[in-house]
Amino acid sequence: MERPFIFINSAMSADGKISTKERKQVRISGNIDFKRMDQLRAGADAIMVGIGTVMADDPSLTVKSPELKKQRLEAGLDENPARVIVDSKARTPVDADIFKKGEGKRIILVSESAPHDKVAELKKKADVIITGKESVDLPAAMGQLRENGIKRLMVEGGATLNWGMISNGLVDEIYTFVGNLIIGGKTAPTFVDGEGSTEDNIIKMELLDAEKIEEGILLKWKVTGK
Ligand SMILES: NC(=O)c1ccc[n+]([C@@H]2O[C@H](COP(=O)([O-])OP(=O)(O)OC[C@H]3O[C@@H](n4cnc5c(N)ncnc54)[C@H](O)[C@@H]3O)[C@@H](O)[C@H]2O)c1
Ligand SMILES: Nc1nc(=O)c(N)c(NC[C@H](O)[C@H](O)[C@H](O)COP(=O)(O)O)[nH]1
Repeated sequence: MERPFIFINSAMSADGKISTKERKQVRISGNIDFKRMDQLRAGADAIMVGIGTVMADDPSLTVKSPELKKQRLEAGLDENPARVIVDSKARTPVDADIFKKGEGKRIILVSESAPHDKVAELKKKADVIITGKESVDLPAAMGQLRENGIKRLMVEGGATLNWGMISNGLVDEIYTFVGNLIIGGKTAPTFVDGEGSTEDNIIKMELLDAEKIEEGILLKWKVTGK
């Protein structure tokens, strides 16, 4: 099945963490990198995060720049890309910022194990796509997003979803901003958590670019596979 072009954009500490051991958000990007993220969002058809990120950060995933929103409206688009949550058990809070802030489509990906009453609640605020038995069937879900007209999908994490997407061969490019800080902590989320590879299925990449931005470095990778 056809799928969108999919890239991950994330920020991590110099020791590879994306938040603290309490899963508290850390401002890793500087202003210039946040502006770059905003431009990537504005150029995407959809932005996707896992439910763990929604529960930890309550992100709005909206485009911030008025100029970029204006350009989207002038191109006949919603001011914000579609916002997609990967949420097997339909745990997304109905008062989440993703529903409260900004215009645009919301899509919740749930699995067949999601409680029917929760799904019915979310259907009042979003389009709900049901795939997979216990957890969302990511390849099938990506095919359905493509059928919904999403050609360019930006994934913003978190750690577990990044593993789910990469290990299913669903990621074309990865942009990581490596910030000038150390978070540490054995249990702090890293850029990619999940089950992890064994020595014979390590995911290989090609370096596309490395650019110093303020006190950090932006690395751009093309995922070439196992
Ligand atoms: N620094 C950054 O750029 C950045 C970006 C996003 C999130 N974060 C941080 O990451 C943390 C959240 O990461 P996380 O790993 O806890 O949660 P996550 O956001 O990766 O969500 C994972 C959840 O998605 C759901 N899911 C459903 N189907 C799935 C599948 N097939 N594969 C994988 N997941 C599936 C599951 O419920 C799973 O627990 C937070 O602390 C947040 O602050 C940091
Ligand atoms: N690129 C990036 N740099 C960071 O320093 C950081 N902490 C995040 N974190 C991931 C996630 O993108 C944030 O939780 C949202 O960016 C919250 O902001 P919004 O309400 O979505 O604008 N992302």
